[in-house]
Formats: sequence, structure tokens, C-alpha cells
Amino acid sequence: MKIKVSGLTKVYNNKQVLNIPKLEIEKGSLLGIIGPNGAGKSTLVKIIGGIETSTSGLVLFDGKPINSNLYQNMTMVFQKPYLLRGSVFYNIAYPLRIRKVEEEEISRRVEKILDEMDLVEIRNQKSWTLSGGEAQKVALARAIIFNPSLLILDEPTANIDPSSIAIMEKIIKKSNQENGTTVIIVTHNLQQANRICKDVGFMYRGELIEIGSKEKVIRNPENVLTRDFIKGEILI
Ligand SMILES: Nc1ncnc2c1ncn2[C@@H]1O[C@H](COP(=O)(O)OP(=O)(O)OP(=O)(O)O)[C@@H](O)[C@H]1O
Repeated sequence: MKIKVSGLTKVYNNKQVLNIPKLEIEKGSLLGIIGPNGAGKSTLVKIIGGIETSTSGLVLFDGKPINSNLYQNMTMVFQKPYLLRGSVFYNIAYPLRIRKVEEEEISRRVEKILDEMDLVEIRNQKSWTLSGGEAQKVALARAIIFNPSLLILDEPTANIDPSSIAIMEKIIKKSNQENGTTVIIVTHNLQQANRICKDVGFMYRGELIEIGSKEKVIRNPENVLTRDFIKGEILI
């Protein structure tokens, strides 16, 4: 799914927190959004994901404004996972059930992702008994299972142990490479952006300061604000 953002602004309590005149995210992108606390990263992805309204501006998906068909093809995962009551298997199968996929196919796909994400042992555990990290992995599995056209991740691996981070990063990359899923990931972890993203955008005080290949933005930034942020020297 290609995304085109134009003239996007967001004002909260008379304070402008977002001002993005233009942003184009090509189909099959794996874009990391970095920037200090309060830069507007979550606000931007929530507006793109359709769960927050903009004050002005337009977001187009493959040239069209959001509609229910497009909405069915996108999904978001947040730092705090939201799971349905029921088992791990039930949660991961849910997006396929509501899309009327046959039970045999559901079983096959859920078993595969349980195995890939090292969740086999907890497949029957109720969602409310999971640890934070386990719940986060289940939320990602549930998001990826239906091969979305757009996957938006807002700090999906904060508070996750290194081996689970590696599993999550692998499945995010795979979804992008094998299914052509467009991925936008907000992360505070520059190493993570460097490991998995193709492109990176740096936000500061509601603006997209610099965007381009990760080689350019992380390793050789043009803008002095980006450079300072990367060096850990930015003043908020
Ligand atoms: N519902 C809201 N009401 C008022 N202000 C808000 C609301 N949501 C966000 N803001 C403000 O908008 C600005 C951008 O917030 P946002 O969460 O998008 O930043 P962020 O870059 O994701 O930050 P962080 O890295 O801390 O998660 C902040 O100043 C925040 O206080």
C-alpha cells in the first residue's frame, strides 16, 4: 500500500504538535520514524492508521482516502498490547476468522506463526495471564497473520528481552520482504532502526526534518538536528 500525506497538521489545546507538508511512503517500504519524546511520532502514525483525526490535511492510500475496505487491510501494534479475552491461539486466529478463512487454513497459518515466534508452549494460555513481552509477541503475530498491506508499529519492542526482539524483528522483516507489506515503525532504538529499516525519517517538534535511506539518515545525516539526535545530544 502506498501512502501519500499532504498538508497534515494536528493541534492539541492550541498547540501545534504536527506539521507535515508532504510525505510519500512507497508500497513495500520499511520506514523507521525516530525522534525525541514529544516530537509527534505517535500522533503521525495514529493519524495514518486512522485512529486519530488530523486538524487539517489529507492521507491517501493507493490514491484513495480511507474506506472500510482499505481499513481491513491495515493494522497497528502499540507498546501496550491490546488482546481479546481468550487463548493465545484464539487471539492470533481472530483476524482470519472474521475474514472467513477456512478453519483448516486458519490452523495451518496459526501453527506456523506460533512456531516462528516461539509461542508454541503458551498457545493455550489465556491472554490475561501472559507476561508483557509474551502479550506483545502475540499482538504482533495477530497483526501479521492476515498479511496486511500496511503494518504500523509504535514502539513494539520496548520492554522486550533481546531474544524476543530478534524474533519480532525477523518476522517484521519477513512480512515486508515476502508479502510486500508496507511497514512503518516508530522506535527509540537507533540500532533497531539500523537493523531492520530500509528508510528512516527523523522528526523534531512536529516536523519531519529529514527522511531517506537508513545509510544516509543514521550514518550520514545532512541536517544538524538529525546529527545531534543521533549523537544523543539533542535538546528537547
Ligand atoms: N491527546 C492529547 N492531548 C493533548 N496533547 C497531546 C495528546 N496526544 C499527544 N499530545 C502532545 O502532542 C505532542 C506529540 O506527542 P506524540 O505522542 O505524538 O510524540 P512522540 O514523538 O510519539 O513522543 P514519545 O517518543 O514520547 O512517545 C506532545 O507534546 C504531546 O504532549
